[in-house]
Amino acid sequence: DRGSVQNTPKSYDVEYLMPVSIGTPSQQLNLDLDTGSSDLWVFSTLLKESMVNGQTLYDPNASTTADKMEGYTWKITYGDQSYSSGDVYIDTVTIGDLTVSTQAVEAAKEVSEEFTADSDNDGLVGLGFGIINTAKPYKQKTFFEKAMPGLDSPVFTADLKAGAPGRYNFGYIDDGAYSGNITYVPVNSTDGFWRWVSPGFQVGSTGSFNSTRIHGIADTGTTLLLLPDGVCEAFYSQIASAEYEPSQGGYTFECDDSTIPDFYFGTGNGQMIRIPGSYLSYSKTDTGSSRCFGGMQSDSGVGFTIWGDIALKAAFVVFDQGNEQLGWAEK
Ligand SMILES: O=C(CCCl)NNC1=[NH+]CCN1
Repeated sequence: DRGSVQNTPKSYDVEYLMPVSIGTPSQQLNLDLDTGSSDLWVFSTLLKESMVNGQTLYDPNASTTADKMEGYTWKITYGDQSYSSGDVYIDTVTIGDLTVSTQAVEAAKEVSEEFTADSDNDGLVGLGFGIINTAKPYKQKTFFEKAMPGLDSPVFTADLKAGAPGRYNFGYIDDGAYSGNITYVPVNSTDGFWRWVSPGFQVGSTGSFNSTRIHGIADTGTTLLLLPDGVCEAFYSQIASAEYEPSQGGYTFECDDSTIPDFYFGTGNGQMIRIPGSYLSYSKTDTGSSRCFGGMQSDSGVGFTIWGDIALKAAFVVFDQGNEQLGWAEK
């Protein structure tokens, strides 16, 4: 079996949403596929009105296939301190023509203000490893873990694009979606993330390759590229107007600064992925400001390196859960 679904970026590529059908008759919600967490949770009719702001709500009572898991609850807090919590139902979930008939659907009873404010986002599909699912008394499998046994190949792929729709594929690799070869690197799933080691980085096409290993996670649910301080310093030292602005919470530079270099990260056996300098200017710091917030920021706040959407959209990425490895290709 296999599946394929389009993902659509929100403004500034802050997140990527995909249509998901839940229940019978099907209820379609727009969800954020998040490889940095492992709960599938949705805005629901169990929420207080004050926490809802335009989102589509899953109504388990309107689904003939919904079964409440009595006594089960869930509560999750993300790296950016946003959070949500609620009850657990079992229902049928379809993503891109791929159906899991008994998926744990976590219906929100409470969400933090970040989620309330994001009216386009109806919830998350966590595709990290099930070991960090937050359901109690027993943790639940992710959508991919439930689907995996029936798939042609135990992989899903992420093709995120800058300012344009891309695709998530399940169970197969679309050889037309990338160029050159896919370089595979081992994944350590002990802490539930897609954690891998980059052999190093290079700033600019003429820079030297810096063989300092970078341990981090591939996370579709994080917008920016969060790297060790030393790497950030090496990058921003090449941008004339760059400075670290604590008041803005990170590195900024003049938006019209033409010296923003490309950033290359190593994946293995000599391959590098090139992130165009244009991806590394994120957004104006304030309306009317001449300064822009950098797409690369320090990982010191979150405690480990996160290869977020800014890095992932420069590549075709294979999340190979069957072999616990990540595949990286240019495109
Ligand atoms: O929480 C994280 C970071 C994992 Cl260390 N990523 N996923 C996510 N989902 C919503 C905001 N961020």
